[in-house]
Amino acid sequence: MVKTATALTIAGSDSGGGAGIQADLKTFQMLGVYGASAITAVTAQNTLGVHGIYDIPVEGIALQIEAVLDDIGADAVKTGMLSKPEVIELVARIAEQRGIKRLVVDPVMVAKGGARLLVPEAESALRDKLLPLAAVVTPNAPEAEVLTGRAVRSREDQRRAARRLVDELGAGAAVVKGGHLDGEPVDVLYDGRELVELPGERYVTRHTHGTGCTFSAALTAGLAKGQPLPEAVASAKRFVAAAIREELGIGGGHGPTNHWAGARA
Ligand SMILES: Nc1ncnc2c1ncn2[C@@H]1O[C@H](COP(=O)(O)OP(=O)(O)O)[C@@H](O)[C@H]1O
Ligand SMILES: Cc1ncc(COP(=O)(O)OP(=O)(O)O)c(N)n1
Repeated sequence: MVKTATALTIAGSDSGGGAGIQADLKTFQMLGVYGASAITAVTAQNTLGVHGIYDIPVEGIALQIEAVLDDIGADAVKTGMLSKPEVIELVARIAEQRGIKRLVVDPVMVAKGGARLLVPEAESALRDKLLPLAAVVTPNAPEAEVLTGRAVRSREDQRRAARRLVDELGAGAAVVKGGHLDGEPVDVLYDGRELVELPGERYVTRHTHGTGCTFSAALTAGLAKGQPLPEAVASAKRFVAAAIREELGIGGGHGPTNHWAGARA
């Protein structure tokens, strides 16, 4: 029997299916990785925005994570929407106790429509408790600004933020994504030794809901399959680019990306 790679996502549910747990599981599946999940919050969400957020009790989140790890295991783990400090502390505690090495932290803070998915009081917990345990952290430009306390408006700012996230804040590696900056969406990877820039073409589309979740899930899938970090990051970039390029046209607002197209890339 061939061993199937497994991945666990600890994140929020998006009823619209474009971001959060749903985007993560679709991406894992498309990349041949068995996906399991621990839901931190249920959002009532569609392509037009977030209409409600219902947090899962911390004990319920802990039980989900333990249930998955005790039986199925996880070759890699990723985090998405963690909502509040207690959830971040829980995930950090379990990651430490279990010695989780391939931990991808997508520091989700705000949804495209502006809804907060992480309370501001949780930002320091994310930076101080979870970041040092991350094999790789994947902020967009505004998230990198919050975590580093410095403006991220240019390629040079992306490079500086990536270095700070690793050298000063303790992440194993960082990918500072360029989707929110003007021009080509270049992502900057720093692994503590070298800076690598991943170029990309910008597609003009409103269907970009869940791009960050999809990118970090593809990266997690690559690590779960044993790919070295630079290769997993490059594959994730190809996956999300294709998923944005071949839009599905679903919903009246920011529609989901196309995970089938991602897999074909
Ligand atoms: N319009 C676009 N065209 C092509 N790639 C994009 C576009 N927008 C974002 N990306 C890519 O999608 C991924 C997610 O980026 P970003 O939008 O910065 O993150 P987030 O979804 O977390 O806000 C990155 O690899 C980024 O370069
Ligand atoms: C439940 C949930 N989790 C995360 C997000 C944000 O996802 P992201 O990939 O950053 O995409 P956008 O919100 O920017 O489209 C979410 N919306 N919901």
